[in-house]
Amino acid sequence: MSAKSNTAGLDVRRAAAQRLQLVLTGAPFIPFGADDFEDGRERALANRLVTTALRRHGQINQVLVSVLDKGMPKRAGLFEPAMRIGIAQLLFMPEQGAHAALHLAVETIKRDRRASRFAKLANAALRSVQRQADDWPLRVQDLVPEWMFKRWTKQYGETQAHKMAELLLAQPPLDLVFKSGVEPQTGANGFDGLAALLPQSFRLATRDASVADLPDYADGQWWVQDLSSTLPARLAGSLVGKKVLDLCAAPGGKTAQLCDMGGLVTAVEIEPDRLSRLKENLERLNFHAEMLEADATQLDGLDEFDVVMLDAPCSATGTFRRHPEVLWHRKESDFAHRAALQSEMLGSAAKKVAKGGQLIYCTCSLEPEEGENQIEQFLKQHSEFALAPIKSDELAGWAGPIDLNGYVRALPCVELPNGCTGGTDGFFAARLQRVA
Ligand SMILES: C[S@@+](CC[C@H](N)C(=O)[O-])C[C@H]1O[C@@H](n2cnc3c(N)ncnc32)[C@H](O)[C@@H]1O
Repeated sequence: MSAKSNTAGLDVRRAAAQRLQLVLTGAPFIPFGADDFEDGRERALANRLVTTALRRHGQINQVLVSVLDKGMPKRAGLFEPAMRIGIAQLLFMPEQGAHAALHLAVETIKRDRRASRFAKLANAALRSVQRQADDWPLRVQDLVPEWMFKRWTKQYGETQAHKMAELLLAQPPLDLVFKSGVEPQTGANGFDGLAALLPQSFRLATRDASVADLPDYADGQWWVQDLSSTLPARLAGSLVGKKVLDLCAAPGGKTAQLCDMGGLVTAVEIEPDRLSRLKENLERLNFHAEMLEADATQLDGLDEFDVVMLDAPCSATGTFRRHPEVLWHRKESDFAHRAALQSEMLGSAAKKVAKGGQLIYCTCSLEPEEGENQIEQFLKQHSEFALAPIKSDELAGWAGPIDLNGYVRALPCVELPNGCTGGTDGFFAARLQRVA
């Protein structure tokens, strides 16, 4: 970090407050890397401070309301993020020590030009939090915005809504997909604590090492992909020798699966930077696909395909375990807007499916507007397509994420194969067949 301060731990708190500030203004959280902190322990602490503040964002809101009588001061620079980091430590990271948490939060505020005039207020408010540290009524439903918790309850029932919110309390595990025919190495130089989820999908018990330091990374034997995100490609069946169109492809988890399954893949992505990442990822894995920088709503020049996969851009509310900020960045009115684009993309994708071929539509969203409603509307307008319901034997007998209509509706709290814990991303997928 630039301009090191001489107070132990202050640089880490200031950097964490600055990063959290960006997230509070609408940016996604980008974890600190080696460029930010050379020291691995400092880096890990800075990331933990921000992620704890984000996971507990809703509960911290309640605490802030209670200790700031006049509300959050306006135009106060790092005041709000430093307070959030301070409260996160006082209530949820007690091992950091209450005195240090309080002192470093107030110091961060004192050293920020806009925030400094509120240092006394911060001190008094944080002391109040500390005094009542064991008495805050921390409710699980407060982890999620009220409107969203109501939505989850309406859609999936209160028990499921609670279970989903609870997943915010822990760091999500890391899932890996191994190339077909590759057995993960365990033992001295291999993986430690790898649990089997579904064929080729495994869950790492701990994620202390960075991804690139895990065994066989450079050899391209596996890639990172959350379990539920692997489900859509599994629905395509055998792809050997088949032409596959992968729309909205970067960073390429599904592209990798489709290549691994033997498909002749054309991958389409609109964002040049993301397309470059897709290329790098496939190169590391030694997979080959034709890659096009193009808009999935403008596919006129392309032929028809046996399988078209549309992993449409969406609200990503299903990824809240890994990206808690999505819960706070979304508004209920966002869903209709995104649904209109998804519907346009579905129409465009449908034109590229050969007769008898499959269209697989998926989103990492928990919202019916981006899932079930989308498919119902599509089928009303496209009599040349029929729903091809998904069966549990296609997912190695795992029935948990399949609903009564034959859609994949994976809830983050779904019971996982082999008793694994840690949840999964929320995902929706439907398989449609072109029948005329
Ligand atoms: C949900 S992500 C896809 C994840 C990817 N399929 C995977 O498995 O790794 C959605 C992607 O769609 C891309 N995208 C958004 N609008 C697009 C469009 N009109 N045409 C093509 N790609 C688009 C985004 O840049 C983003 O990379």
